[in-house]
Amino acid sequence: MPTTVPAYGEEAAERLASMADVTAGDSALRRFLHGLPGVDAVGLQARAATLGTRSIKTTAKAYAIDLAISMIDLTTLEGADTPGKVRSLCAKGINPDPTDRTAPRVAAICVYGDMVATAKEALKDSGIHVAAVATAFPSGRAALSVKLADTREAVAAGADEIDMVIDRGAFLSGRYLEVFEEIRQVKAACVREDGSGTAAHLKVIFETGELQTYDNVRRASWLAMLAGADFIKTSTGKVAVNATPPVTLVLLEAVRDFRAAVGVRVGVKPAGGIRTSKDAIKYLVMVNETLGEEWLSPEWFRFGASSLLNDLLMQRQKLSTGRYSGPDYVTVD
Ligand SMILES: O=C[C@H](O)COP(=O)(O)O
Repeated sequence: MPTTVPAYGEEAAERLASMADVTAGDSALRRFLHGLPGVDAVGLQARAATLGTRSIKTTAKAYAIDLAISMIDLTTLEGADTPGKVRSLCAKGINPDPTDRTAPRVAAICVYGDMVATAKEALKDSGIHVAAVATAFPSGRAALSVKLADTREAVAAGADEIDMVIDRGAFLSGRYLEVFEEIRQVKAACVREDGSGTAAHLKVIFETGELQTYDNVRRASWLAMLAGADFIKTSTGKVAVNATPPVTLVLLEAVRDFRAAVGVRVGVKPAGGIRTSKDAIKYLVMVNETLGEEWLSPEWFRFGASSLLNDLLMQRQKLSTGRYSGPDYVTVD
């Protein structure tokens, strides 16, 4: 794993030595973000494709399947969500395979803010986190005061993690400082007001399918990390193009370079459209090759997914019994 990148050299690394300088004003931030090296799209896609063809041994496959389960943010983000549906999802997250108690638990249950209390109560002391989407998810179109209130309410209800969306309109118009400040303020709103001094972890969603270029995805990654994101996340799952291997690779490389330049470690969450064990394993290979084993844990890598768990459970059972179960083995969400 490379440890001494960034490829953009001494000059950018020096600028990063003082984060305050980089983010002191609109023009400084723009200069920095536009000074990042451009993404070679052909090379990126080739790297992502090559990593996707790596085969892994059966023993490694069993390990990878369990690791992937433990990294899932099991998600329901529908207008029709009910407390009952959220409770069943929590029960599934705690005990994914009722016929096999060795199946690991998921990392988090991801819901809209109004479902946080229900999820919190259902998960009790299972150790599974509650992640709430916030800041006018999925569009991100609301006044900042509304976004901050949305965040504070979810945190007060017990959310362990906040998944915020950036204002893509502001970003695409080049209003980077505005996006930066918004992330900073949402991060401040993640601090619990119970005197504990703790804060919900902040994941920043870019909606990469709307960002038009890989260069923009790289800029958004740096912008969010400079503003204090604990995780950077590809997508909401609500637009036509969600997580893809190349776009996730841009995030992973930005995290690698940010760590090398600034010394701060950030997690990555591809989300939306990841449905098969095969795809999940490709992502894990990519994480291992780009960031190394250190990132192969739910603390640093998550899958945002509503149906991936079912396929992982089917493949897990196939590996241990040699056959697939009937269609009623997994619950249909
Ligand atoms: O963050 C998670 C996504 O909303 C889930 O998307 P999915 O239903 O395509 O798995």
